[in-house]
Amino acid sequence: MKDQRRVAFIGAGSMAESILAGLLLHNKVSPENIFVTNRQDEARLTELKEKYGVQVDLIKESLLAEADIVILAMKPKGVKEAVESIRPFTNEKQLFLSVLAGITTEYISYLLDHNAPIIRVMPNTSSAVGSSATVIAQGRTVTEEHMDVAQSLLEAVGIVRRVKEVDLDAITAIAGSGPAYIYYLIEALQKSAEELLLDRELATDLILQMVQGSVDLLTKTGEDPRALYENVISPGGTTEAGFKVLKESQFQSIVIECIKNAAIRSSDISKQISGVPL
Ligand SMILES: NC(=O)C1=CN([C@@H]2O[C@H](COP(=O)(O)OP(=O)(O)OC[C@H]3O[C@@H](n4cnc5c(N)ncnc54)[C@H](OP(=O)(O)O)[C@@H]3O)[C@@H](O)[C@H]2O)C=CC1
Ligand SMILES: O=C(O)[C@@H]1CCC=N1
Repeated sequence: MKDQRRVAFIGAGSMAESILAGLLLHNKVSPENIFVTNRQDEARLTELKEKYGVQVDLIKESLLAEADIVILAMKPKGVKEAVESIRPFTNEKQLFLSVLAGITTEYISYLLDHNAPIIRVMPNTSSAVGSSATVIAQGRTVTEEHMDVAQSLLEAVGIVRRVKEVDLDAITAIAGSGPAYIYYLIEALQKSAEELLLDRELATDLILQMVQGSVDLLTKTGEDPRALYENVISPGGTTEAGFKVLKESQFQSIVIECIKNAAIRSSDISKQISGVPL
């Protein structure tokens, strides 16, 4: 069902675009009920207006006056300046969603200086095609009804799970940053195909279907990844030869380190910017 609430995006970057594109693609919110602002980049606002028919304005007052739901989508380091610039035009009836990595709901409450409900959200860029793996975590004054509103809205851009805010650093590392690591792996597969002199287009078709098919098999069988990779490895065969290299270079330990480092960064952002770790 279409949501009649008016949604204001504070920040007009890649994450704001991914979410608004998903909301429009799934007909969840009408373009006339989506408002977008940023700090200064008018050309970017015009681009979004032309591409999606959404309402844009550099002036925060009128934009905020219209909004039922406010989505904070600037970089974490810009949160203080951004919230201070909108604070006079906000009120406790508005529902705030923050997609900012590492920024706690407590800190946003402190910046707003009132008790509006704030839900911390961690989506990913697959929102643009309705395939995000999104989590939502309840801030201090958030009710079940607010969570239902957020869940229903965000389900237009993918699956939504409710979590505790304390788990956000880890989830950000896996589900928020994760797509970048998967694309990096896919790029490595493309480079291998190139070195083996395969046609790039053919290789890309096969790689994407291989990745998609692997996910499908995991999902449809409910099997453990280990059982499925063991099915692929024939003794003395090709996969085993490839696996030897992955094991020798401790591929899994590297991935675990990568995710832990991203999670540490999320927690460091909390400490550096808000000085209030959760
Ligand atoms: N990219 C991703 O995959 C994901 C990102 N996130 C989170 O989403 C947030 C945005 O990331 P992303 O979209 O990649 O960043 P971008 O740099 O692409 O966009 C940031 C936007 O914020 C705007 N902005 C900066 N300062 C202000 C301000 N004071 N008032 C209003 N708007 C402002 C910028 O406008 P201007 O250009 O005019 O300065 C720009 O439009 C981050 O906090 C990130 O942690 C969460 C999940 C995934
Ligand atoms: O890199 C970042 O900080 C953001 C948060 C998750 C994905 N991108």
